[in-house]
Amino acid sequence: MEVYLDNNATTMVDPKVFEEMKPFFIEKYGNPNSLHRFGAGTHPKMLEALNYLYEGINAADEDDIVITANATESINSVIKGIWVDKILNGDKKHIITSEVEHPAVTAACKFLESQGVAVTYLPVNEQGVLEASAVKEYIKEDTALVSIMWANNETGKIFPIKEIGQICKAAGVPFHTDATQAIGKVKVDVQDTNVDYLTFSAHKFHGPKGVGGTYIRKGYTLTPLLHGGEQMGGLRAGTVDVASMVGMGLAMKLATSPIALAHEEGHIKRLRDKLENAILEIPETIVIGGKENRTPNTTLISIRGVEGESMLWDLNQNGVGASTGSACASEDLEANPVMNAFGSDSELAHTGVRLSLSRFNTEEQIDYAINVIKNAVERLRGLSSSYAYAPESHKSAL
Ligand SMILES: Cc1ncc(COP(=O)(O)O)c(CN[C@@H](CS)C(=O)O)c1O
Repeated sequence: MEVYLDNNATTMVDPKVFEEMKPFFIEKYGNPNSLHRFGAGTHPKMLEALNYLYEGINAADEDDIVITANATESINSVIKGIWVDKILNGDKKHIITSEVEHPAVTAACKFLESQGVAVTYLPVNEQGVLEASAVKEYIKEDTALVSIMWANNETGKIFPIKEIGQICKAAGVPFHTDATQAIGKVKVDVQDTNVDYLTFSAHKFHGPKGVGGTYIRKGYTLTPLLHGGEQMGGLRAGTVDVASMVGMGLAMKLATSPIALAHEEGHIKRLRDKLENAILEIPETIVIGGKENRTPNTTLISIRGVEGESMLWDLNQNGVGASTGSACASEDLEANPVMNAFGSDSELAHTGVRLSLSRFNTEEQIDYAINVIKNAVERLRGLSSSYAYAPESHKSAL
């Protein structure tokens, strides 16, 4: 049996989405910017997709949604656009973000630091969540942007976006949230949360890889990251990947409907809890950050005495796909930075296993995965020359 439990890394394209995309490769293949029928033939479905995207995050008609290649491009377009507009060509000097953002945010902020921008990386508490009050404490007259993720990709922890949005609005500071791990898992509403910029990737909610979006509230501008043609009203040059845009639109509609979100909170959460609680029956296992206030599909579990990479190999040999943390950090054997941010010691920061479910996982698959994981832990602990059962040490070290 094969069981895919790495949906926070990427998801399978929903077959309905795939069907929706097909005509735009060999039938409606015109360039949407061409005036002839071959180009104009793409417009109805592109407009429909755009409407689905607006509905999915409750964007107002007068707001903008720019189609990009992925969340990484969208995040860079916001952070570097603010840099150009508010810092290079304005009187601002400072950006606020958190210690547990995705590398797309952190690396873009590190680049700005190399250009002389002051960046505050707010710490998280032992539950891995940032206190909204910390944003208020660090906002200054010269703060150009606050960028805080909606949900963490490794722990699933949900951040206080509504409160942070209120603080930023009161201070007159633009607020960006990286909603890549929130869309399709929890309700994302830009009107209710005072978000000014929001970024996402279709392949996180059963759309195709290689397409994403940037939400820009009316009245907020961004100097484009990419210059060239007049696509997206000049906000993002380059011929639009029509098939992927159409796929992303339908994926957004399917993933954010009230029924879909209820299914996440009900069935998916129940399967995640079943998987998690079965693993926690194994001695010296801990949910990193605790169980509260998480996306319903994610668990990051530390299994003392079991190196994360060894665990992944064992799982993979038995048909189970998982990760030790974000896929983009999976190549290096560094300790998990998110676990480090929680203050876990270096030994434990190598023991995390991330399991992330989707609507395509079944109860039978979860039962199989539980069995495979329990057998892997027993085998790997038996092979370990350094592991000795010491239950008290595990709890205190996280
Ligand atoms: C919160 C968050 N923000 C941005 C990205 C980047 O998405 P792209 O489509 O790769 O550009 C991701 C993708 N995180 C994957 C791959 S590193 C993970 O395994 O956790 C994310 O989780």
